[in-house]
Amino acid sequence: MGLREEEIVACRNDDKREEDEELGLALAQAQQQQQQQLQWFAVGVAGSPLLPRKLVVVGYALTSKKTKSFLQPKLEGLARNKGILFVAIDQSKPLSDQGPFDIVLHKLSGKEWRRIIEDYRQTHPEVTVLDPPDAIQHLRNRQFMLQAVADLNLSDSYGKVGVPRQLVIKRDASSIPDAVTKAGLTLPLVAKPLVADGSAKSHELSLAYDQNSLQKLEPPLVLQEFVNHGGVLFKVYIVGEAIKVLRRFSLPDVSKRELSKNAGVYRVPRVSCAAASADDADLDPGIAELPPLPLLERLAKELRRRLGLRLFNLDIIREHGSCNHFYVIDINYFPGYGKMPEYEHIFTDFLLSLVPGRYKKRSC
Ligand SMILES: Nc1ncnc2c1ncn2[C@@H]1O[C@H](COP(=O)(O)OP(=O)(O)OP(=O)(O)O)[C@@H](O)[C@H]1O
Ligand SMILES: O=P(O)(O)O[C@H]1[C@H](OP(=O)(O)O)[C@@H](OP(=O)(O)O)[C@@H](O)[C@@H](O)[C@@H]1OP(=O)(O)O
Ligand SMILES: [Mg+2]
Ligand SMILES: [Mg+2]
Repeated sequence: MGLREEEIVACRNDDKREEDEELGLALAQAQQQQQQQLQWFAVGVAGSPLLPRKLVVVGYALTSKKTKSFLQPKLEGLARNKGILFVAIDQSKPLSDQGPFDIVLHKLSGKEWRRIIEDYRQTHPEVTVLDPPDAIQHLRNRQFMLQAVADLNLSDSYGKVGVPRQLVIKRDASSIPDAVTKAGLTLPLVAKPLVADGSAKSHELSLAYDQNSLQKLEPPLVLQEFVNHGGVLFKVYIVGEAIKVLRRFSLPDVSKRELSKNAGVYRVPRVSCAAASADDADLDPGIAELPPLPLLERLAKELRRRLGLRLFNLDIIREHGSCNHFYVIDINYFPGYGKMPEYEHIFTDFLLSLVPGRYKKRSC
């Protein structure tokens, strides 16, 4: 390890005999060493000598909120130890002038960013861009978001996975009651903004209890049948091949009696923001038991392929009283991984898996 600049200065104060020229030389050497460490660092592999290994450079383009929640010190620290360096992408400069990157992580909205990142993907096939902008865009419209799950029609001995019945209303709120009757949807209905672009508005959901109140809703939106699920939701986080499931509190069931008593439209509080883990609560096992892992593994594997994404999560609910009949109600690109215990291990392993063959024998 080379001396750091302050250490060299400290040496100078301690030992007055040191010549200024010598100090300058040492400083230059230390700086050169530091620069080299940016490219290569040595790692000890059990039972083998230290091998030089090239750093994996990950460029990231994230909002400041996301940077704070994702790039926590524990992730950066572990990444550094594993030879991964996170570098912020400067959006005011051309992407090609930055890096070179091995991997680019991004979650930004807007047409211009989509164009930039797609261009970069085309011109830099050697870089893994997580994930393709078109695949991310697909999730930003609730009309199409769950289509892959519906097409999959997954059902095996572990359970069944579907999506709630839904209807898209593009305009004209006065037509909603008729459209709902025609489609045969059952009340209550969850009204979700059609576009899920990450804006606060795109997370403003309401619950409509009666036919008449449906006219109060503001299109464009998706109307989804509300599925009673005992107030517990499963967040299934996917990072490449890895899966982690967390239990969260969700909306309580709506009984037939309540439905007939409480006509109106009610705002739904945001579950992700509350982030109330239901892990330690004393819950009915029929409600709280995690979905069977083999079922989730099959679902995740298929969705990775069908959606063309490696970083996403699924909100899954179990129909109350059913025997493992699940519904996927939401899919989010690059969700809040910071809430996932051990995410730093899962994420760094995933990043390393994208750049195989990084161990190299020293040639001299
Ligand atoms: N069809 C449904 N049946 C029952 N509950 C639902 C349904 N759809 C949504 N919910 C409830 O409303 C919450 C918010 O819905 P959804 O996850 O679709 O919104 P979102 O704004 O995309 O959420 P996120 O913050 O996870 O992106 C869910 O977590 C769940 O508690
Ligand atoms: O910020 P949080 O940690 O709550 O993460 C949420 C994330 O916000 P962020 O991407 O701005 O961080 C949301 O993204 P947008 O839909 O708003 O784009 C969405 O993915 C939520 O589902 C995530 O919550 P989770 O599903 O993990 O509970
Ligand atoms: Mg959700
Ligand atoms: Mg969502």
